[in-house]
Amino acid sequence: MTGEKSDSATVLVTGGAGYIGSHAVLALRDRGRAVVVLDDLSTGRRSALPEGTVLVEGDVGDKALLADTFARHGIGTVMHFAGSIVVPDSVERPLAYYRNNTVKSQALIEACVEAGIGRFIFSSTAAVYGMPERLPIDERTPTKPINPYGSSKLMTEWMLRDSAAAHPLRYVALRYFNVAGADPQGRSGQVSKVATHLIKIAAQTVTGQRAELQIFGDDYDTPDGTCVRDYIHVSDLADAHVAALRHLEAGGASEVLNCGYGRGYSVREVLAMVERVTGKPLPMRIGPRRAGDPPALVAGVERIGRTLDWTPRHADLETIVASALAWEERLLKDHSVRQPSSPSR
Ligand SMILES: NC(=O)c1ccc[n+]([C@@H]2O[C@H](COP(=O)([O-])OP(=O)(O)OC[C@H]3O[C@@H](n4cnc5c(N)ncnc54)[C@H](O)[C@@H]3O)[C@@H](O)[C@H]2O)c1
Ligand SMILES: O=c1ccn([C@@H]2O[C@H](COP(=O)(O)OP(=O)(O)O[C@H]3O[C@H](CO)[C@@H](O)[C@H](O)[C@H]3O)[C@@H](O)[C@H]2O)c(=O)[nH]1
Repeated sequence: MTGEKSDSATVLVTGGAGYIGSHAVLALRDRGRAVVVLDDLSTGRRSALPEGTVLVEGDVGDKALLADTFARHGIGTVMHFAGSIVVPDSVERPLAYYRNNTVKSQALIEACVEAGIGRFIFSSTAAVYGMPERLPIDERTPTKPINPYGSSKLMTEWMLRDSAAAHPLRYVALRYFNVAGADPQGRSGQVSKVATHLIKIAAQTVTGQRAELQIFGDDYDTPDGTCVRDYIHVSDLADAHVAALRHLEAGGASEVLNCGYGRGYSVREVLAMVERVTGKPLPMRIGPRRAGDPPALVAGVERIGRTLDWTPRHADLETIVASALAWEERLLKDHSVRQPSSPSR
């Protein structure tokens, strides 16, 4: 491809100081790949990065900074994780989400096109599907997001699709289902100021940071009445990014791929697993439904299976839950992993 950087070039990981991005940094570095992280540390932490990782502290929408970073570090591929991720927050502050997720992604894609960077891997989400009627959800399912977060991500997918048609740019958009768990070696995990994800909240309850957990509705049309989700271990997801990188480096075509295991667990099943792993009852009660929750989301995984050389290594709920609990305990004991991201925040 005209102007495309060579295969061994450095990978720029935007949002690399965050939960999923930091696991991608680990996966890349474990394979000897050169990595540079661009992060504004708004929700990320410097301490999430392995020692020696180059961190450019700044905004992913800053085109001058991007051009300088691309040139200075010989960037050949961008993995774009930076963004705002809280669905209810996106309903209250839609324009902030369109700015941080869509407008800034536009600047990043444009900077890539201008610099001749021909490979782009994007963190998309199952939220682009909205409330699908049929399971499993394959990539041909109509995209009908029901909140600004999902719309902000879908628009970035469209920008990538149209840019790839017009410019020497190839991309993989990975639509993540429910990401959970932590690095098996305990090097990173989820740190949230305000946790919203089920397994994170369960881990906080187990460690006594919350008195109890609420199940948001048990009257759904699902086998046990609680919502069903496809939970994917964050380290497997990170490996999927490495596989997507290899796919693009080998000359592979642009793709939109679901990332999940194709297997759903109900909220009750997840909580039963937490109790099994800890050997203790988990204080919980049934609460009302949470607005906007689809009853069931399970990924169709045929396409990722045939497109990428990706074999999940942690595809069972017990491993996911146990790693999340181990990380939560480490967070409580070891102040250094919680250190504030920068003195000004
Ligand atoms: N966590 C999930 O379940 C989930 C599901 C689907 C998709 N995703 C997507 O995965 C990506 C990573 O999510 P996460 O869970 O790791 O969230 P996170 O908040 O831990 O990570 C986001 C990172 O991006 C950085 N960031 C945010 N805005 C920035 C900006 N303008 N400039 C530079 N850096 C910026 C933050 O400081 C943080 O380090 C997001 O794009 C999210 O939409 C996450
Ligand atoms: O305290 C809690 C928290 C969650 N839940 C339920 O647990 C399930 C999973 O919820 P959560 O962990 O918040 O994830 P989702 O709402 O399914 O959303 C995640 O997964 C989606 C893809 O499936 C992504 O699009 C989103 O970005 C990501 O946050 C849902 O049924 C929730 O109602 C509870 O019952 N109690």
